[in-house]
Amino acid sequence: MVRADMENSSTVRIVVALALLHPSGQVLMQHRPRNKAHGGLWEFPGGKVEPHETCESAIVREIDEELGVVIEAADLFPVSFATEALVDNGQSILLLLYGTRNWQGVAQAMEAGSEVRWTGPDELLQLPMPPLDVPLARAVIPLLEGLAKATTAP
Ligand SMILES: Nc1nc2c([nH]c(=O)n2[C@@H]2O[C@H](COP(=O)(O)OP(=O)(O)OP(=O)(O)O)[C@@H](O)[C@H]2O)c(=O)[nH]1
Repeated sequence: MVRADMENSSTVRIVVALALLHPSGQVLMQHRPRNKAHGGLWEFPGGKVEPHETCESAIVREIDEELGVVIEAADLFPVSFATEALVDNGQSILLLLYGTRNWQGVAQAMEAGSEVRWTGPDELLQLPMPPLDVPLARAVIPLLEGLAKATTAP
């Protein structure tokens, strides 16, 4: 039986992540440092929304910190979301994936032990990634295919 106090103790941790979409039809993926949760896996750059932040201001901050590039909140659009229950502590993660086609600067891995790579639609699902990211990656593939088609169209 689920007790009311247990139900009330559950919390949802919001994580925001970004599909940075290159006009050639590639998305930037980030390799997580091995000493962190999901270390060694590929994921969309981003992180936790801190208290008093909006989701949009959190993703703008995280992308500056992690990739050294500037994005505008007004350019962001929703791509998909995924949820995961963390059974050990009663918490769950709500991962919101945004997309943008616009940024300023050259994206690079700013964190020690991290790396980034531009990835096309054929390679994306080959990368080892956290379980939450698999449905999100599937939602990104048609966007990449659409961009690649637009680039090669006469
Ligand atoms: N950024 C990001 N986190 C993800 C993805 N998929 C996924 O399961 N997560 C998980 O969501 C959580 C986000 O935490 P984080 O460590 O990136 O956040 P942060 O940068 O704000 O935290 P920090 O201060 O510990 O570095 C991690 O447990 C991470 O493994 C994803 O695509 N992007």
